[in-house]
Amino acid sequence: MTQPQHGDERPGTPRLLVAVAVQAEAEAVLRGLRDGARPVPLDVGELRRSEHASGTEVDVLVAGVGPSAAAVSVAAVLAQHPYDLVISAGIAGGFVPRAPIGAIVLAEEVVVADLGAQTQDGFQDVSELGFGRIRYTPAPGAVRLAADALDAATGTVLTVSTVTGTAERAAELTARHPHAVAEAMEGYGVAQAAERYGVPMLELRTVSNPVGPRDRAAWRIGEALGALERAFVLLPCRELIQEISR
Ligand SMILES: O=C(O)c1cccc(C(=O)CC[C@H]2O[C@@H](n3cnc4c(=O)[nH]cnc43)[C@H](O)[C@@H]2O)c1
Repeated sequence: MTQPQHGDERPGTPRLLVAVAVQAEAEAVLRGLRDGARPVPLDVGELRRSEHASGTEVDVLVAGVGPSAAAVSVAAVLAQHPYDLVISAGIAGGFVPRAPIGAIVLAEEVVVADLGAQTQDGFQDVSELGFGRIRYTPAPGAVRLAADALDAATGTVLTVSTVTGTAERAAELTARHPHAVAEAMEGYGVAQAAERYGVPMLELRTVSNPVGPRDRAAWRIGEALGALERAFVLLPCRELIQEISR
């Protein structure tokens, strides 16, 4: 698909879109970039434009919570602006022991975990029902490059519309998705939008809480946001875009 040209982008400069759910995550990402983010107005809302130390232009979008908010917000931006890579980023629940609090996680697969039907024989996802797809697979070379640079755990990152709140649900998810390292609420929507516009996508998460019995007071959001900031300091953005464009 031909990339849209907006006119404000610097020709030849690698360009990255980072989609987060909430403002606090955007601030953490921006702290990991160079100072001086400037607003870029959109038809609805705005982007914050900054630069990574590698010389990559980075736009940060607060895309909202959940896969549908993320998909419509990201699609609206991709319709207006050209990018080399989209990253779905933010905090997440981690499957212990693979992804403890503070860990950085890179998705080898982005899988929607609760899109399907509850049947007499248990849950059937839309691919089993024959009318959809549950999985996006980011470029393995780029995942490896980023994971090595960040010392990140890799595996399946689930997209859920309901945060897991019981040990039984956590066990159900790990039985169905044995490579699950984390769950969050936006990756699948970002992946759908990115694929529609022909832009490669990664999902990068930092763990704020274990997936399991609900204990909101135990969420370590500050720790996870600190890890998110560090991840964007260390992320080899330019190399990643080169790897992904090969
Ligand atoms: O209250 C705050 O200060 C605050 C700061 C930053 C982020 C938040 C959120 O609530 C973000 C919601 C966002 O987090 C993801 N998330 C985090 N843990 C889980 C989980 O266990 N299961 C599913 N999603 C999780 C998710 O992507 C939400 O959009 C609050």
